[in-house]
Amino acid sequence: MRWLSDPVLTVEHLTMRFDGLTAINDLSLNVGRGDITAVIGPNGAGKTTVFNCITGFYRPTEGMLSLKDKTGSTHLLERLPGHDITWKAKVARTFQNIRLFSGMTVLENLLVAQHNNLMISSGFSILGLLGTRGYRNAEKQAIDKAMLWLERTGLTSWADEPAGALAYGDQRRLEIARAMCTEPSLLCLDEPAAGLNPKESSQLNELLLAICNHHNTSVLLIEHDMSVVMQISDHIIVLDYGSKIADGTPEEIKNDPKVIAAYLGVDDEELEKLETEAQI
Ligand SMILES: Nc1ncnc2c1ncn2[C@@H]1O[C@H](COP(=O)(O)OP(=O)(O)OP(=O)(O)O)[C@@H](O)[C@H]1O
Repeated sequence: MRWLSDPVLTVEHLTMRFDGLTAINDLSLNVGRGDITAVIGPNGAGKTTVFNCITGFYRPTEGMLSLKDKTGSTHLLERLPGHDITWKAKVARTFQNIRLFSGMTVLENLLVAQHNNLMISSGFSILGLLGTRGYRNAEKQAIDKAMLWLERTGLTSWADEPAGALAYGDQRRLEIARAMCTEPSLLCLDEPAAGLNPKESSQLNELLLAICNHHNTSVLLIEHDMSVVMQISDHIIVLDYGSKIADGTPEEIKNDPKVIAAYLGVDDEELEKLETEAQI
């Protein structure tokens, strides 16, 4: 259980309030290094809000989120501006709705993701951009990395096509390739399997397993597709009404009466019955 012995992300007592509404209530969780961790729960449970707090889109009302990166440095995410969460803490994300630069080519989308590294190599100067060796090397490295991720995602033949011309499932994989070009410690994916057909869904599973096993990146995903969640997750966290109601391996979660009750929307009496049945 790497989420206990070697967490890449530790969330402690996270609370997020919007005016009168408490979307997340005193939530604590760990994400294991090298694990695929799924956050599941009924609609409105607070999953996206947790992602938004981790990735700097929301500033939490209370709580601490610490990320230990690949070099062993710890970053307190709730104190960092959003761009430092990406560039210093190395947290990357994708969104529920695809957000690519649809008019740019597939390759350009992957190069834009590495813009910061290229600017650093240019010394932030026109002369640097025009041709120092350092900049040319950085540019070559950026193209090599982009080509590597095009290959890993099966998109090499689409490199020069506009991103907007790709089929939906290919655009989803391109988003992941783009995020991976930033070499994240933690990759947060918001419903990556939404709208995919079974073949695309199984390609996605393979891609996510390869990312964890070969690229030193931990994956945190929100997903409604239980076939994806149960097949590839090492660890599942279940939210309901902004609180954690269960946390464990897929096997543990599958048989947890509180989880079944949250999904079925049963009342307390029915929950007691489910708990008794689970103990038999
Ligand atoms: N910016 C916001 N302002 C006000 N309320 C918000 C905001 N963002 C989220 N909420 C509320 O917080 C609660 C949790 O929403 P959230 O989107 O995190 O749930 P979710 O589990 O991701 O749901 P879904 O599975 O439907 O995407 C909801 O009641 C939602 O209306």
